[in-house]
Amino acid sequence: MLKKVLILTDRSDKELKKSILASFLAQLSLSLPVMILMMTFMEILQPFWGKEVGWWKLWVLAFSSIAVVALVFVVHRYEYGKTYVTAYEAAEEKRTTLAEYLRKLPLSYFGKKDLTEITINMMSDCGTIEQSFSSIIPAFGGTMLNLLLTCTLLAVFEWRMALAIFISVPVSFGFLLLCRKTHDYIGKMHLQSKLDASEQMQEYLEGIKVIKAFGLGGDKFKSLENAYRNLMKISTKTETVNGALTTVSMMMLRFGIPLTIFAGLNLVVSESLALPYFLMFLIFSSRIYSSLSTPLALWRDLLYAMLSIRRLHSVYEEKTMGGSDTLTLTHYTIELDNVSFGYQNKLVIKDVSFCIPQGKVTALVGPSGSGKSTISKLIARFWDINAGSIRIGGTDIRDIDPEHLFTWISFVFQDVVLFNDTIYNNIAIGKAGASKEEVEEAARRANCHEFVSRLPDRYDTLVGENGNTLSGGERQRISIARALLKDAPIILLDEATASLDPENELEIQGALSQLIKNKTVVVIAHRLRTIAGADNIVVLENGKVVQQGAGAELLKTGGLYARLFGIQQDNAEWSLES
Ligand SMILES: Nc1ncnc2c1ncn2[C@@H]1O[C@H](COP(=O)(O)OP(=O)(O)OP(=O)(O)O)[C@@H](O)[C@H]1O
Repeated sequence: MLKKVLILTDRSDKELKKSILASFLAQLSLSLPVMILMMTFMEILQPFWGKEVGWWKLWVLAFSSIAVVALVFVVHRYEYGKTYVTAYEAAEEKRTTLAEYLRKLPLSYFGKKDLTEITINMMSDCGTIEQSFSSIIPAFGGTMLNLLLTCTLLAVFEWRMALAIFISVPVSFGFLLLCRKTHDYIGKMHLQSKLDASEQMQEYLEGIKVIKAFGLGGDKFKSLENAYRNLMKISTKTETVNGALTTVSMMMLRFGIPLTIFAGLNLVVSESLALPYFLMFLIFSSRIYSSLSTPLALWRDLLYAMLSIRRLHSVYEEKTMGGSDTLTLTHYTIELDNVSFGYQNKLVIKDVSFCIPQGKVTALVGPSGSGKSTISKLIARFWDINAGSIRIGGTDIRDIDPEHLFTWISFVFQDVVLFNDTIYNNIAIGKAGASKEEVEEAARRANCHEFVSRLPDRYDTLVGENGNTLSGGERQRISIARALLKDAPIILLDEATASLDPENELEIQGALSQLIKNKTVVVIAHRLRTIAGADNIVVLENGKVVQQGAGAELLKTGGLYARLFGIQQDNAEWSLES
């Protein structure tokens, strides 16, 4: 049951049950001093039954109390270790399995959710799991088990008194169960407002350059302030509502006290219960009610934690991209057959068919927004297409696991992604287990070695977050070095030289020529002279192929390619005038 509700693995389920047991034992151990106290009390009251006080018994009880203190310490130490270790292990397990799952999701998922939400899922929701596994669930479960035991023992002794004490328990919990929808509603609102505030903060920090440049400090700060004010209001509301519901349920619970007194007095008067036992029941009932306050207060934390857990697991409703990770290919010709694809509901690639022969350079050209980058990403299976098929070496790429597919593809984008690591490690990503010589050789061929040698820590220089300590051209050259090192049979170049100055571009083009030798290449470049020598040029307009052929041929036949070429020739004459 726990496993299903909390969506646990077999291991976490087992560990959580052990934590609950540890908490149960810890609480049970706390009953021992009360029992010793009760026994002492009964012994002192012996003259009431006309018997003598057994002093030797009192001595035994006094020594037992020392042993009980030691036992309480040992059991609590065990409980502490068990619950916290389980909590941190469960959170670590959730975080890593989630990160792995996210890696296998299609990119469309990241289009629907923003990074802040995913980060919150990973950190905050997993943090809630930590907290619920360490403090909420074991304490709740342990207390409930303890109460069940106490109730059974009391019922065996005097069922009418046990009934009087415990009858208010299902009433107060029943009330909380009835209010579950209110708890969930307000809890969801609270989680959403926390998410909104975090998103506002993220946007504020990410856009700080634009905010400064355009003097948006006032407006943007106001939205941030509003998000935090809203969070404050909803937090207050959440506490007020939850506090009120818990208080009402506690009042219902405490209604058991007068009921116990009333039932007890009746039994004493009718001589069904001796007065000392009645007093003993009264002491027990006050202890039971104070320990029941804990699960009542924990109930709302438990419901809140369940909301977080459910939000975390909503990620798993998204299907990962399947495919074999053992397939081999005999050639690398890429065929697009009647391919259609849309982001959400907007169709951007419409019934496109063309072939990218192995060992040849195929260029994709067309106006901005015509779908060039989308096609290159579809070949790398960043998304699955809506209709048609894309085949590499005759195999539909939907039959190939995306990570396996990527072993045959090197992608060089205009927007380079570098990790906050050393230059060496950023290049070495290209090939697992690459030697130092191989990394440096790739850097030399990509024209990186010279600028890296000038850095104080050379290849050990940290590049900062997304390489922000490097220029655009330097970042691009590192990404080309990575691709050179990977030496994949298929190369996708999306505006790979766009951020380079003319001098660098010339050198990089030399390196790219080496990179693409005998490879199946798809190249996207706005500067048409860059792709003039391509074996085949596919011209796209509004998501459709409108022309294809060699550059010279397309210039002769006229049409969109010749028009774009003409515009670029005219633009070459353009200069900034005041
Ligand atoms: N992640 C996305 N979500 C929604 N729409 C997108 C996304 N990426 C691109 N688009 C839309 O798809 C269409 C094709 O975009 P794509 O980037 O493939 O064009 P492109 O020809 O490469 O453009 P450019 O030359 O400007 O880079 C555009 O209308 C664009 O707005």
